[in-house]
Amino acid sequence: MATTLSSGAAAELPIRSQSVRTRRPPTTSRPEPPLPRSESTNRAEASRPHRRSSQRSASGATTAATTTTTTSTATSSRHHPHPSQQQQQYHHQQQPDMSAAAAAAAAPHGHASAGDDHRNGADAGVSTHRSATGTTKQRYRTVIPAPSGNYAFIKTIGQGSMGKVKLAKKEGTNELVACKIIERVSPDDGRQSREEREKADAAREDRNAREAAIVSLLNHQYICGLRDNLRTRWHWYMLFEYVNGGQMLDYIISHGKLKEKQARKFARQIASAVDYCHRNSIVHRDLKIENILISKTGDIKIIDFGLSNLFSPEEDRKLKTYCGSLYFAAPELLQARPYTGPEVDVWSFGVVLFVLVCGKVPFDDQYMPALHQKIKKGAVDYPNWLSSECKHLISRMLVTDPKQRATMQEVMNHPWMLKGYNGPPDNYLPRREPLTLPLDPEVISQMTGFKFGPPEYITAELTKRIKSPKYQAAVRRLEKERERPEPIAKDAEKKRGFGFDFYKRRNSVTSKDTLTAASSEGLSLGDDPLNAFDPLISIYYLVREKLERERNHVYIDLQQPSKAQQPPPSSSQTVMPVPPSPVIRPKEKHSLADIVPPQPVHNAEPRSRQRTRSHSEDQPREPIQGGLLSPDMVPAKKESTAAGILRRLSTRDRRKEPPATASSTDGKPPLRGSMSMRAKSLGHARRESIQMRRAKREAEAAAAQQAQSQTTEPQRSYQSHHHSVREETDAELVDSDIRGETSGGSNERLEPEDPDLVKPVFLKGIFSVSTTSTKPLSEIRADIKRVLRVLGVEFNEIKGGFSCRHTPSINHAERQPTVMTEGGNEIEFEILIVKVPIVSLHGVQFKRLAGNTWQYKALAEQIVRELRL
Ligand SMILES: Nc1ncnc2c1ncn2[C@@H]1O[C@H](COP(=O)(O)OP(=O)(O)OP(=O)(O)O)[C@@H](O)[C@H]1O
Repeated sequence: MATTLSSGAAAELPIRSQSVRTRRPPTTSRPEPPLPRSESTNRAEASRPHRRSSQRSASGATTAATTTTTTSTATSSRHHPHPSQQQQQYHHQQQPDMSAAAAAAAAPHGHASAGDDHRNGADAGVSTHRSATGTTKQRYRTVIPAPSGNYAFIKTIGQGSMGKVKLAKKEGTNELVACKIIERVSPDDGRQSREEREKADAAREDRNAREAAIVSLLNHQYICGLRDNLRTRWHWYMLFEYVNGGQMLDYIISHGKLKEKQARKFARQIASAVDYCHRNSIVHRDLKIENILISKTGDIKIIDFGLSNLFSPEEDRKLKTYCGSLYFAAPELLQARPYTGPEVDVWSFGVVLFVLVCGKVPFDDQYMPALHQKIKKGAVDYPNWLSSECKHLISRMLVTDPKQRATMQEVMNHPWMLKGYNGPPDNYLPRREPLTLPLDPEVISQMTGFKFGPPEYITAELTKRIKSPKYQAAVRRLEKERERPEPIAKDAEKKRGFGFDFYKRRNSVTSKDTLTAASSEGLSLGDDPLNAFDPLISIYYLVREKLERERNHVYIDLQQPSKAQQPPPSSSQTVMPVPPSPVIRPKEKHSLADIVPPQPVHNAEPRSRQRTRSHSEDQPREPIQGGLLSPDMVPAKKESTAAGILRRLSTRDRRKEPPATASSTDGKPPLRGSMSMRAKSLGHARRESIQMRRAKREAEAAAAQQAQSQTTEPQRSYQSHHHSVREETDAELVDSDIRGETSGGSNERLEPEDPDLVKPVFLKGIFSVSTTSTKPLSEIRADIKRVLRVLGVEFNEIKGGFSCRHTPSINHAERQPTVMTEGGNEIEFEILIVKVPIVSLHGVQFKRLAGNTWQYKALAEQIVRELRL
């Protein structure tokens, strides 16, 4: 829920740990009327508004001529006049946060209960159906007729405060999407007057439209992309690329805290995505560990732009909506101070980074006011095993005074971020030129969803900005910089915020002037005609780039191994980023990335492969403190490659195994126990040999990568694709080798495996295997059931695991309502048993579906501890 300050009163964030935003009040089942094609929108269609004017849908219904974007509420209201839409008019004000502020003012305080969400989720799927006898029946909607095709729901994969997220499959293909279902209209539950409801709905509609507009424009490999978008009378259906590697949170539960090297890889990707947003005048405002998913290639994807907004560098256009998740919220938000935008993301990013490297949040307290105080104070206890550079970076991000807080430039150029890389992360911003007149009317017509106003108004406003002395002066500065000889130009780029001389800054850290300049020097807000100069200008660029992509049928391969995982060839590349090398392919083939499971890809960085692992920063010097995670969960020395994972699993096995005097070697027929030991030894020998082969391949890969660094960008992308294919072939080979040799030798192998009881996991999926075991599947299942019963967790057996539900008990006598107890107590999650084919182990994987993140984390960790696999 978004909240605003009421006339100067000190606003406190509502007590809850979920994102603070409007949440639907309870609903009753509502039949969904037949879907009007006129409200269907998609990116492809949106790019061809003129041709669409008289198209006919398959059913023969005329497609509305003027519904061109995901968010043209004015148009769609003609078909389904919603009370809130009747009030909607174009807002000509320049304050970009106006709609959000209105939302805040109107937002109902309080979350619906988990039970409400279930009802809503069901309602979200309701449709009417005319039977053969002509009577109208109500039934759950199972198919979403999106403009790009019909998508059938498979199952619920997530639940946030805004509604359910369901996995859906495009009919006739294997393309999977994550469908976010958001209600548009609050039911009358008697708690609000009609006016209040309508006001809240209008505000929520603005936010949903803005989310859809923003995610449809962003094009970045570490941001979850919108595939399609459909608005019906009652719901928004946002179809996102399905990110199937799990949540970062589950990854942390699986691995405990991450080693700094692994955390750095993720942090660089987060920085890349966040900087890209900021340079496009977009602030996320809800960065938190739950909003970071991991793709099958092991890269991050940022989700949930539901609280994002445009920001402006102008002092008088600061944002005033105080939203986000409490644990991750910047102190100025708790104090209800107006803010520009990027600085609140830097704080949240600092909290995320702390969670990555420490496995817990930096500010925590069961008692809400105490938690507020801790955040406002910003005092962080850093574990002594954290490297001093990492500590320094986090401490620069968690500075309570936003003016003193590090900018994204400082973050990206911090020595901790650069370690092992040749430069700061690339933000993948396409190369841009300053805007000139005349403006493209097609671009203007697509600048919807932000309540900028009608096209004529947008044109007039943009023209005014482009002609303004400030913009023209910024353009002249840019031209001069570009004309200068390279070293001077680079220096100027630095001043413009592309580069950041961390050491210079650190050296001058005693200088008051430099310190107070920190926040503004990063983005050079308002000085750079190409970056975050003005929201209107940024959106013009984004829409123009989107139209170009659609026209040329060029897409970034969202699944391709990321270039930013590898150290950039030179820092100069980052000084003026070039567009990512696109994979050119016909539009309809875009979905193939989803059909074909992504190939295992090496994440290793060429430099670290070539050198000996000499520095010890990634190894904790002592066991985890604080007891949140069991020491077992701290991975042993970990490499980022599959080989590293294999080695780790193997090491763990060795530790568990008895000395090599086992009966497996004495020639006697093994008893049950010794048989299993023999199987383990065999598995060991096999794994050792796999490791050697892997190590050899790694060496080859390192050599190949060295050669690759001299190739051109398209070549590199081609080769990396090839490299992935080779990796999978190898993996398959190894797998069949194991099968051949161990068949009959392991009781684990002899056990018939019901495919419904276990889910195979691709190599990259090992990432989220929390615990692996050589125990037979039946034993693991029995163990899980035992532990769940002991802990009082309700469960159902489902395909591949267990669906679980738990309501943690709270001692109300002891304390006040806490973060943990807000917004409903119930936790829903799945425990999946996965099969790790190559090493022939089983792994247990957790997946949160609903409920409080930290309660879930604590419970999952307790289950893992009790399982002792
Ligand atoms: N593209 C995706 N692929 C896979 N899972 C997804 C995807 N998008 C969302 N999810 C799942 O659904 C959950 C809720 O999604 P999302 O955060 O967008 O909803 P929300 O209502 O905005 O949540 P919140 O209340 O936390 O802000 C996520 O935590 C994640 O588990």
